Amino acid sequence: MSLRVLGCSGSIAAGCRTTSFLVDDDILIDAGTGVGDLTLDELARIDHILLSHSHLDHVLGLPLLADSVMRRRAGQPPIQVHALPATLAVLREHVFNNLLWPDFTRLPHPRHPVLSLHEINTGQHLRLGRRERHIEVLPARHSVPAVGYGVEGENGWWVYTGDTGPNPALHPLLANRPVQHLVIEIAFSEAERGVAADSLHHCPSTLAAELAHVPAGARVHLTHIKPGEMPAVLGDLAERLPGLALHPLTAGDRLDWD
Ligand SMILES: Nc1ncnc2c1ncn2[C@@H]1O[C@@H]2COP(=O)(O)O[C@H]2[C@H]1O
Repeated sequence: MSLRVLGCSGSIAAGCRTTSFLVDDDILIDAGTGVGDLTLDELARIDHILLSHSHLDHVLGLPLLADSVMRRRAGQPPIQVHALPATLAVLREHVFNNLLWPDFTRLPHPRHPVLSLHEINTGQHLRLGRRERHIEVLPARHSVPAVGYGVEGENGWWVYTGDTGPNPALHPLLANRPVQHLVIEIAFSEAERGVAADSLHHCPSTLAAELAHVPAGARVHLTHIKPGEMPAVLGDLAERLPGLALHPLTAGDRLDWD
């Protein structure tokens, strides 16, 4: 199984794309600005989009993607957008409201729209995509309702925490499965631990505590670091976790696992 990192930054700047991961070629996990680096053909192959939460840096690409692929996908089923009920409510009310953006859940035709919205809930197991990937909806603790996702390969899981602060509900779920790749968020350096606590993100001290619950053998990837904060975050982490191999993701990375 292969996964492309389209975006993994906590916000934008030149060279920084916000969160989006492409599983195989037809399942998108989050729809941040990284989506804009896909070709039109690649965009049109996406059949499912899983959103972790409603924040702009994770959904910004969705309304634009819908407009871009509408012609190419004529005659195909709608792209299924899967998210918590609260996330879908935000999309309906604040994005696809014919004010901020046209309602692509009814366009180009109400009976043949380019997008359809589907409720999911924490703990749910899905089978999605041409390869019927097994995907689990994982708990997350953020400033708005949020989830993470796990995708099962033949010999192990890719787990994405979503945006989250300390999240004890995830610990037993990590312990109970072979995790090959853990993509864990960290947004701020230790100097901004107050903002991290207020906005329910990790900073180095909370991440270090969280990593104590990661199963041995999992390769740990860092995501969602705010632009310009990489040196401070990595420096703080090296002090707290000397010798531990942590891999900051970069847009364009490819993770392969079985
Ligand atoms: N209390 C706060 N103080 C400063 N910045 C904040 C605060 N709450 C949220 N933010 C910022 O707003 C951003 C919204 O998206 P994120 O949760 O990724 O990251 C958040 C922070 O960067």
